[in-house]
Amino acid sequence: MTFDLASLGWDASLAAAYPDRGDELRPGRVARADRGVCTVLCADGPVRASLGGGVLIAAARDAVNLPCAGDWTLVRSWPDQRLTVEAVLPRRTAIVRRTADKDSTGQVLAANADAAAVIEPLHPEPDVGRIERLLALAWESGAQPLLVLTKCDLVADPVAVAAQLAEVAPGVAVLPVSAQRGTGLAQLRPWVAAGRTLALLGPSGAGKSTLVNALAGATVMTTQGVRGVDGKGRHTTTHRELILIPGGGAVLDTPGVRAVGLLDAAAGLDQAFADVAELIAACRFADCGHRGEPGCAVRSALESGDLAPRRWASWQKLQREVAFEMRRRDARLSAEERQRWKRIHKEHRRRAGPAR
Ligand SMILES: Nc1nc2c(ncn2[C@@H]2O[C@H](COP(=O)(O)OP(=O)(O)OP(=O)(O)O)[C@@H](O)[C@H]2O)c(=O)[nH]1
Ligand SMILES: [Zn+2]
Repeated sequence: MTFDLASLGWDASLAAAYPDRGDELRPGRVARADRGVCTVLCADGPVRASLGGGVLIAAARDAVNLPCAGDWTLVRSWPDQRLTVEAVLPRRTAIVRRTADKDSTGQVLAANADAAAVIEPLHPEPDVGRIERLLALAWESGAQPLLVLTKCDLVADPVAVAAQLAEVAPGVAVLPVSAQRGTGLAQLRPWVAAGRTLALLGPSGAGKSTLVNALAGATVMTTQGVRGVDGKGRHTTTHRELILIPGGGAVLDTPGVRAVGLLDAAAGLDQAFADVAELIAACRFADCGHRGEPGCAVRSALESGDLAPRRWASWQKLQREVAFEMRRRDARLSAEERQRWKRIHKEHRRRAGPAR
């Protein structure tokens, strides 16, 4: 099996920056990253490669440097047949969530997606707070955010629900789909055209695998329903994967994440809440606390009903979360810096000669 790297998104600027040096160091895109081993799609087929020294050093410094699904990498072939990922090329976009660790570190869920679709089922009741949070993450990634409402065959008036939800997704295309009936899929097609990559971001059970299968026109992902049948119970997708769309580009499926923590997503948050950000900018005082100051645009929008109290509360919550994470990260960075200086001073004293 060979791969047309161009349909996977390898373009002229990447080719110019990283010319193919034959077998010695070849480009490839990560389809799946496991602990220390990646499946990389190279022009002449998929390979399993372990991590090279440089990549390991970068990853020890910060886990976000670990290769992840969607990354473009350079793979080296060694004389003894070993294959290693020697470099992770700079990401054009990255969906980064906060890990469960105490210190504010990030985990890349998907790299180099052109569009990031937030996947939310219309049934059961869509979770507006989750949509807002995931949209902030999608905006922050640098990819074009989309809101895909799945299972629209299960509600009476999907168009009306979509119109309601569009209010919490300013500037974002809202696409109701039913993978089961095949409706709405045409609107997603341009995002998986050759050379393009669509990332899916949503909770487990939202219908991501079913959607991927519908887009691919084949069963390329195991869905919950199918797994239920073979008696293994309600297992879910735990790995991320880059799935090729025949005749088109690719889909990046992220694991069904129950809770996605935001990291330093201040810019993404402002874009996801462009309506709120605009009001805040219109307050008379630049440092308005929106607690009854004269000329507060937020207060008057809340009073007139232009801004829903739920949305304002949601923005405040996410804002606090991001501010907290940024403070924590800054504290960690300055602690690291202090440690570094301690080491330098110690080394300096040691070199300055014996103290006796
Ligand atoms: N009625 C209806 N059911 C759907 C549709 N899409 C998915 N489902 C069902 O929803 C359930 C979950 O779908 P999956 O595709 O496995 O969900 P997922 O998001 O991939 O879940 P994880 O693998 O856990 O990440 C399955 O039972 C599907 O049959 C749809 O368009 N309509
Ligand atoms: Zn104000």
